[in-house]
Amino acid sequence: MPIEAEWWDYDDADELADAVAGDVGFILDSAIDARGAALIAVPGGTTPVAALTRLAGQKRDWKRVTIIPTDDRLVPMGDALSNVTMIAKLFLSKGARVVPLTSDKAPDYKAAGRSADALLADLGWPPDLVWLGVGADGHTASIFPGDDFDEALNGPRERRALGVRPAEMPKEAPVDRVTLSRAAIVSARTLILTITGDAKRALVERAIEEGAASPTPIGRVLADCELPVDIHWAP
Ligand SMILES: O=C1O[C@H](COP(=O)(O)O)[C@@H](O)[C@H](O)[C@H]1O
Repeated sequence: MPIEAEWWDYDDADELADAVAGDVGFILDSAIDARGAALIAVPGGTTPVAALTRLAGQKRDWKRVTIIPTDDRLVPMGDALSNVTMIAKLFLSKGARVVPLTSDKAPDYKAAGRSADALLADLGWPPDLVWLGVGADGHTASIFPGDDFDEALNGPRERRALGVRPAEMPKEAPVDRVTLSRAAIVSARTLILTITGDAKRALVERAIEEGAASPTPIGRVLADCELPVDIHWAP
């Protein structure tokens, strides 16, 4: 089945951030209207920070909103690499519930993944939105080539999270990870991607062409997606 993707191109990162914050705000408000609560998964790293900051500035009953990271780096809370720390700084003061995928009690990355999976079992699934980023190496959430790649892509459909050790550690955050599984990602009611720069655009366009045969995590995830995906891009 071909991947159904719609590209939204912006002049710059500010314009992208405004548009994405508007779209995500609409998804939150629609979910609250329909079900009284909203659950969204948002990416970490640097690309989403401007849009998340604008989103946090919007007025709504944030107590009805639960936010999880799509993935996290196994570092202590408060560390500059911690995705949940960035999200918590923006949304906890608004009243949203921010659920971390990491736990400093887990003895290793596999155990961290199991404990995240158990935690997510208590949330009202599916998420109203999974918002993904893409790394320069083609990883998405924290799905990376390596010993855990097959489990992340093809593990039991009810497994929502797992621990990952990238075969090649990304230089910007060379640590073990916890990530949503492909099954958890594609179960979302809405899926969006935000990327910047020509190199990531070319990478995602190639991954879409390759489809299920793509060697990249982003290609493999999109290939399993039954919903159309909105891809927001700025230079
Ligand atoms: O390590 C990660 O990287 C990706 C991409 O981040 P970016 O800084 O290049 O935008 C991100 O989507 C993921 O959540 C994060 O843990």
